[in-house]
Amino acid sequence: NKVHEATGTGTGVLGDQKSVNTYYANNTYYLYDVTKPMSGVIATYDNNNGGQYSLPGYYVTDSGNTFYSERQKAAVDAHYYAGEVFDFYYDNFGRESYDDNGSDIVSSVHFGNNYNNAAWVGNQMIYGDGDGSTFTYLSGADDIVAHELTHAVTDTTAELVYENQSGALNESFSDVFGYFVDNEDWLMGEDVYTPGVPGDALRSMSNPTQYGQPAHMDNYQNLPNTEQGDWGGVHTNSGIPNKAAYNTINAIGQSKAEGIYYRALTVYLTPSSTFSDARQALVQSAQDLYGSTTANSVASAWNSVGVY
Ligand SMILES: O=C(NO)[C@]12CC[C@H](CC1)C2
Ligand SMILES: [Zn+2]
Repeated sequence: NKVHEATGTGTGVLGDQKSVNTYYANNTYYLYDVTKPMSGVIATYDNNNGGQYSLPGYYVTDSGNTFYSERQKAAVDAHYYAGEVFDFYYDNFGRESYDDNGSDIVSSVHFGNNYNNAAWVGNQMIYGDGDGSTFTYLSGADDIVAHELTHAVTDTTAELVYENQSGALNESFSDVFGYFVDNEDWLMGEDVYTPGVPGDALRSMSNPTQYGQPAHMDNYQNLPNTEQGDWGGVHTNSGIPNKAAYNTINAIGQSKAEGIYYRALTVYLTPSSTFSDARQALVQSAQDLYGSTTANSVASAWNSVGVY
């Protein structure tokens, strides 16, 4: 692969310039990264505004190794931020890709039409373009990319069932690792959310109620476990564990918090874990790694949101 490795340059969704790891073959360059310490690759595709049946789509290529076009922006960021999230998990925990088995990290941008969403679909990530009002290209936010790739980590570790409390934990762990990767604020999705409205976000971990999420167990929303009910409100009730995470990180610092969240996710949590189980898993992880003072801080962080 060495002979094929190249470094290209591209423009991201927000108009920022960045280097991208590319692959040279047949007189063209691909958004295809073979540089990471894993057996797999990071490959980014253009789904050509198709749906799930046309995945992954087409390789993103450029004959000059310069990815400056409007259509290439979403791919540049999906590719670059996927590499950033790989690095986060590898450098901090020695995890080789989302499954710790070196699987390819595949992303498809331009999924669907004006699709205001992004997802991990079991074997790859997909990113919509947004409708230009609610969202712009969703891969333009590194916290969203980290959020989606963390769904893949969760699916290969705790396998938290995507409904009710375990589903809200699934969502929260994705937001928490999104914070760890993009820790400049406590907001989620702000870089691509309502491009015409400055300063707002999809969610806030420090103040969940600002965007309609509960921040305490007293306000847990018992929504129906249906698609319309967002599977028991997984994107609503995640505000409670998100607030506990905000409390925890402020109490013990980001570095220790990274250690306990990763240990809880990979060692203690199970598919049906509840909020109380998560509190116990994080307290135990804190005890294991850093001792009782840290463990007590974590317990208090969860007590403050009404979870014991
Ligand atoms: O939380 C989510 N998915 O589970 C997202 C985050 C950005 C897109 C909109 C909502 C996907
Ligand atoms: Zn999610």
